[in-house]
Amino acid sequence: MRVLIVDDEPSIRKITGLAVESMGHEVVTAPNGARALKELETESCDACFLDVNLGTEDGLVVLEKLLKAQPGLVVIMFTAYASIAVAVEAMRRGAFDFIPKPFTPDQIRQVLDKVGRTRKLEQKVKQLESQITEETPGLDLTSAEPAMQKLLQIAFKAAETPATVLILGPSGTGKSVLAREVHRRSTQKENAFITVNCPSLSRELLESELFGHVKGSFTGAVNDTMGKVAAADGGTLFLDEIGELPLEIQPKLLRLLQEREYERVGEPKIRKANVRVIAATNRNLAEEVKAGRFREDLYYRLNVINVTLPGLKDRPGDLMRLAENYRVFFCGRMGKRVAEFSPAVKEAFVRYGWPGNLRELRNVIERAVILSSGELIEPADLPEEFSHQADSSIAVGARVTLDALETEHIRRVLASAKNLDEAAKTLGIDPATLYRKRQKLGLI
Ligand SMILES: Nc1ncnc2c1ncn2[C@@H]1O[C@H](COP(=O)(O)OP(=O)(O)OP(=O)(O)O)[C@@H](O)[C@H]1O
Repeated sequence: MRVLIVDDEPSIRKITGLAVESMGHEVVTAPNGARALKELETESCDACFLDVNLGTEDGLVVLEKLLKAQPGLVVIMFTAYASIAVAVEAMRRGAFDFIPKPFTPDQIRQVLDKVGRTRKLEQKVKQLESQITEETPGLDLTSAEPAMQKLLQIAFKAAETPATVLILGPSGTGKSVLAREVHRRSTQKENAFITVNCPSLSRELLESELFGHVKGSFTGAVNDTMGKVAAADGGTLFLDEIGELPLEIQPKLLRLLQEREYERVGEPKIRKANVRVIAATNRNLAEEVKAGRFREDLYYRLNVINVTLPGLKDRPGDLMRLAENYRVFFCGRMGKRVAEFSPAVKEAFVRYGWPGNLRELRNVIERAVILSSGELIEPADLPEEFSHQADSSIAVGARVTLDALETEHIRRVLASAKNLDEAAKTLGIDPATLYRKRQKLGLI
């Protein structure tokens, strides 16, 4: 940890500094509030020891300034026995703990251990929270396909370095899952893995979500926030759907990648963050650059190591193993005993194009396990797309009616989309229209 010691007495700074350094931490010291703030400006700290009586300055006022400069900073107050009431007040204002003077190195060790434990717990909670929302059945990051094996090897090798990794591939191929695995195999695996979903917010909100903002910087900014870059400091920042990052934010991300610097919205102060960036997209970024929607310099900066996940239809050697894993998982979750896929289902799986890739496979099997009434999963337990798949004659340019083409196109887009809204967006129609068309065309 980087630890800041703020005390007007040189001897206290020295003794505390020696104790903290002997515990393997980095030390910076400051004799007053102004110098302490300067230190935080240069680089953020993990913890700070602050004297309540800083000569002519009030330690409580300095405490507030430090917390404003770095929200969430862990501050431990040094206090004389006589000023315990002040220490209690400091805790009320956001201090983490206090140590009465005179103190022993052991007290410093104990409090720093407590800071370390709290940080670990906070990060663990964050990680677990995002894992729960994913609800992932046993992930299988192996492959029988040589191309996929090679790609996984590259990704896992890159994981051990701080290199930026760009994960490309169609929707549902497992880009987010691979990003998390790269983090899990990295040296910063104990620290946070923070995801930012680039298209989910307006430009203003996305900028604030990434870099944080100060109170009053825009309508609705009622508090100071740190942003996800700060939350990922020391860990990994996963930028999902990077191809949709608005052009206005792109230079700010480039600066973070190149200089490790950023500014919160509404605050012209340079902050530092040491984050490992992983980005993913299902767009062709090189095409986006050509079309002027993505900055070339950012593209090259992100594209240090890139891997392209193949669609499920290009992984025939993995298909049935993945399907089996899902079957076992969903049977367990639903307390059902569905022993196997029937031969006809296996055949249908191999023939099918899987436009929605692993996501679609998961959904198809979850549904089939729910619907199956015997020991086998039968073709009747599969969605309608599977009975239509033989109809490959419906293609653009084929001698078919516009209606047939429309039905087939909507069916395929629905099968590969996460939800109705996403499908409507792809089709360029509003969700209510898609809902009506789906009913009219019997695509439920
Ligand atoms: N290796 C794997 N083993 C089992 N399931 C997986 C694996 N990789 C991904 N999945 C499952 O496939 C689904 C899609 O994965 P993920 O969200 O990572 O894909 P994606 O490529 O990021 O999709 P999108 O581009 O739409 O965001 C999830 O339900 C995930 O649990």
